[in-house]
Amino acid sequence: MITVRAPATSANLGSGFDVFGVAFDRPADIIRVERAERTTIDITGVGSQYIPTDPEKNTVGAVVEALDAPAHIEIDKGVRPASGLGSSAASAAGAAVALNELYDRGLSRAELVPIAAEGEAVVSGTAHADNVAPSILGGFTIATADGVESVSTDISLVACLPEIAVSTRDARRVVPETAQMSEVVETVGNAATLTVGMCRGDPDLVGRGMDDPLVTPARAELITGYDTVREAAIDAGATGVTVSGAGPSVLAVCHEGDRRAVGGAMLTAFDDHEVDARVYQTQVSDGATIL
Ligand SMILES: Nc1ncnc2c1ncn2[C@@H]1O[C@H](COP(=O)(O)OP(=O)(O)OP(=O)(O)O)[C@@H](O)[C@H]1O
Ligand SMILES: N[C@@H](CCO)C(=O)O
Repeated sequence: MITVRAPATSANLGSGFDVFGVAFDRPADIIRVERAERTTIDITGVGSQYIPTDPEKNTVGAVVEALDAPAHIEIDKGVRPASGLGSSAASAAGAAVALNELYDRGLSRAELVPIAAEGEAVVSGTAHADNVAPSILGGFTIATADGVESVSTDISLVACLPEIAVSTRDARRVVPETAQMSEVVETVGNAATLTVGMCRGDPDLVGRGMDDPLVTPARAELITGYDTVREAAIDAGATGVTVSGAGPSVLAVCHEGDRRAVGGAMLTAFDDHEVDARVYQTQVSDGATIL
């Protein structure tokens, strides 16, 4: 049996829609795999009642197919589904790393990224790799059609997860199909600024580079209280705030010493809108680990 811990992630970071991602140190999914004649899936943990065990419908099933690695797979969910914290991706990433080891396939971590991304196509219709890349490789990742880059960095994060469900499939329907050139220019500038900030470990630059006029405004409307939560986080010291992945989680970047205040302010702001929420004070961290 092989056991892997695959962390939650946040994709997009505002200006890097479908490209940027970061790994968290927690929460995480634990994936256990054992060789079997045919694939079966058991799921426990947070939100497990909402996740299909049919391999055709679970993200890990597509990974089994791609690696030709039938197995009995136990998924202990630490990352709530439909959270914007890469829940579906954590399972797919963990399964890719675990099955590669179990069947001795010899693929590199970077080679496992497009394989795990096949799992994302099962749930959202698109094989976007911006959550599976950081969950497998760790750090800040840039996933494009040509490959994936990963940078280790020391950036503090606060993710606030409200008791609202937003599915990636639904949130992709509100993404505009066209953009003004001025918005594209602004987004490219911000994405470049954010990348430099990650490479320098500079939370001010990362925060400045998170603004995005293209996708985030439409997504924010799916999250009750988003504008108030964003403002409260900035007032408490966040250097940048955006929708985490497809939402509903809200991601803030800040200096390490401000995490507690930022998290508290976000919780209070959601509470003002009568929305229960929980907060993860975290930082950009390592990817999947074989236990
Ligand atoms: N192994 C799995 N873990 C979690 N969700 C899964 C899994 N397999 C299938 N699903 C389905 O995927 C959906 C959740 O994925 P979705 O992409 O909407 O949320 P998320 O992964 O938390 O968000 P995001 O990608 O925005 O960070 C649910 O409908 C769930 O039933
Ligand atoms: N890039 C994806 C991440 C969520 O899975 C999106 O925003 O739709």
